[in-house]
Amino acid sequence: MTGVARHSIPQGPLEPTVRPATQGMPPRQILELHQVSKVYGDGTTVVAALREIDLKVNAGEFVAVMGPSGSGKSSLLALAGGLDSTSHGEIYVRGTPLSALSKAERARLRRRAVGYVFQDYNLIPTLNATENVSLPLELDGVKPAKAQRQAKEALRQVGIEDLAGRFIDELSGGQQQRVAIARAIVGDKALILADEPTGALDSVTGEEIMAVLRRRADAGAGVVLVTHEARHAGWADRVVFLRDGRVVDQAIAQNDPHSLLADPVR
Ligand SMILES: Nc1ncnc2c1ncn2[C@@H]1O[C@H](COP(=O)(O)OP(=O)(O)OP(=O)(O)O)[C@@H](O)[C@H]1O
Repeated sequence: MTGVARHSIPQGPLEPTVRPATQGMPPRQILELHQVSKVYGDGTTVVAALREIDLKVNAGEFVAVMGPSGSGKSSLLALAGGLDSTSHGEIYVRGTPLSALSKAERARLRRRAVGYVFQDYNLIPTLNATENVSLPLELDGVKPAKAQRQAKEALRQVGIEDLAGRFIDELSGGQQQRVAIARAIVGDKALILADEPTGALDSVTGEEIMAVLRRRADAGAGVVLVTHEARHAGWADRVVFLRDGRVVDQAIAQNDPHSLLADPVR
């Protein structure tokens, strides 16, 4: 049996489910980008990474962002998560304009409301898997015992609860990626931002992670997934296509991973 199979995720149904929490209620907006532009550098080195982006994500909505390399996908996610500042335009998280927050207030909002899966995981090597997942909760005042319980539940959801006590350098790349995903989903975050969260995973585990994100959206979170994989975008409600920093197309996904035959902008 392979390591992947050993740590495979306890399954609920893999099929997307109906969203009971938000049905029949007016949509609650979790994220809004209003005319957002991002320019890096200056003078001759200037790069316009995002140009006048408008995007809204409601509670319970799963949005996939696709586009060629360099089209601005990671920049969009970093701005949405308050990790970087816009050059123009405004970003609202649960109605709060990020530009109105101090650095400390932004950090607090991120800890409380936003789960972020970084491309390079961003885990702390001196902590074990559980501690990496529970740390943001503890920093936010959750009692250690409760934070660790929640962390273990998040690790269970991504299929690696048996690795809870391992340090990061004792884990494979795929296992580290699952710890990073557990940290993003722990504590019922209102907004989950995931930047290519399955790159180190085999295709079966990748689909299982999509099912975890789908369930978070079905439970009421707003989910934004950056992906190159059309089959992963098939788990989303909506697919936004970027090219050269602009939204060039949007499509309603069929909630069928096989319905998007190819990435049309690649
Ligand atoms: N910190 C930075 N400084 C300067 N330029 C940057 C920086 N971050 C991104 N860029 C540039 O901004 C543009 C958009 O980059 P971004 O990483 O957002 O694209 P992407 O669609 O996520 O690409 P990929 O799929 O390769 O990850 C690219 O031209 C990139 O080189």
